[in-house]
Amino acid sequence: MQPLIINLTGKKVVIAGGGRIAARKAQTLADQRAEITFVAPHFCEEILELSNAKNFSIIKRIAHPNDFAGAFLVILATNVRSANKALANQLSPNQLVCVVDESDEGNVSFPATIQRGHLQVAVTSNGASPKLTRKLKKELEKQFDHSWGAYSEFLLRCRKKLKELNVPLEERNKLLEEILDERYRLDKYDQEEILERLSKIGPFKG
Ligand SMILES: C[C@@]1(CC(=O)O)C2=NC(=C\c3[nH]c(c(CCC(=O)O)c3CC(=O)O)Cc3[nH]c(c(CC(=O)O)c3CCC(=O)O)/C=C3\N/C(=C\2)[C@@H](CCC(=O)O)[C@]3(C)CC(=O)O)/[C@H]1CCC(=O)O
Ligand SMILES: NC(=O)c1ccc[n+]([C@@H]2O[C@H](COP(=O)([O-])OP(=O)(O)OC[C@H]3O[C@@H](n4cnc5c(N)ncnc54)[C@H](O)[C@@H]3O)[C@@H](O)[C@H]2O)c1
Repeated sequence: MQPLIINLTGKKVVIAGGGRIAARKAQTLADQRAEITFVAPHFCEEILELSNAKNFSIIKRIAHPNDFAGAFLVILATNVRSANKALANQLSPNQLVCVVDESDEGNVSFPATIQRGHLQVAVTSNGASPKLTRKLKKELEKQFDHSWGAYSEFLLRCRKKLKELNVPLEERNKLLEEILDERYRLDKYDQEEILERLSKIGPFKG
């Protein structure tokens, strides 16, 4: 399995199912600003609220293969094993498909993730033990406290500035290496000192 980081902004996502698991996946995708359609005979309160707030579409009946035409990502989250299986079989081989009760029938699955600014850490056991994944996520939440958010912002600013100034590669790499020292994460005055140093460098030609 190959992890990929994927931008779902504005992408069409169709979810079969309207229960707890559909709601959890939708919540993750809503944060990514995907455009979601739900198809199910019954929807839980969380999905109704989310759809209301985000203007998502709701189709109140069992899912048909045609419902997924043109979807970039399909999530099969009904509680009927045979329905998920039959729908998965009829999708295009070029669609991204998550089958929540049998991941081998699809081609993507959701990792547990923590986000600290630009830094994102994702964990998966590829279906071997979602409980282990959750446990590791909790440990990572403690390991990566919120200082990493501002730090990732600082790292991006430095990298952008060095690119803008066209600083020669060797020098650029030296500085990018230097700011990986813990003190730049822990001390904002040390960060400011570096940014000040960068503001004094003139653009390099060539
Ligand atoms: C990480 C997370 C992300 C998310 O869902 O967004 C996620 N599962 C989470 C929680 C969770 N999952 C389960 C429980 C109940 C307790 C238990 O049994 O352990 C809980 C806890 C809860 O629900 O609270 C049971 C479960 N999960 C799957 C099956 C079906 C099967 O066995 O294949 C069954 C058995 C169903 C049954 O028969 O009852 C399948 C999948 N679940 C995945 C992801 C993918 C592989 C992840 C991996 O292995 O790393 C995969 C393959 C497909 C997918 O869904 O993408 C999220 C943590 C969110 C967080 O804490 O941030
Ligand atoms: N991937 C995971 O993380 C994970 C975790 C726990 C459970 N599960 C599995 O996910 C599945 C869904 O769990 P849940 O808790 O959301 O169930 P749920 O009972 O809360 O919801 C099931 C939904 O499926 C809908 N549905 C049933 N048949 C349908 C059809 N033919 N077309 C469209 N919609 C249909 C129902 O109306 C309902 O909205 C279960 O099979 C469960 O074992 C997955």
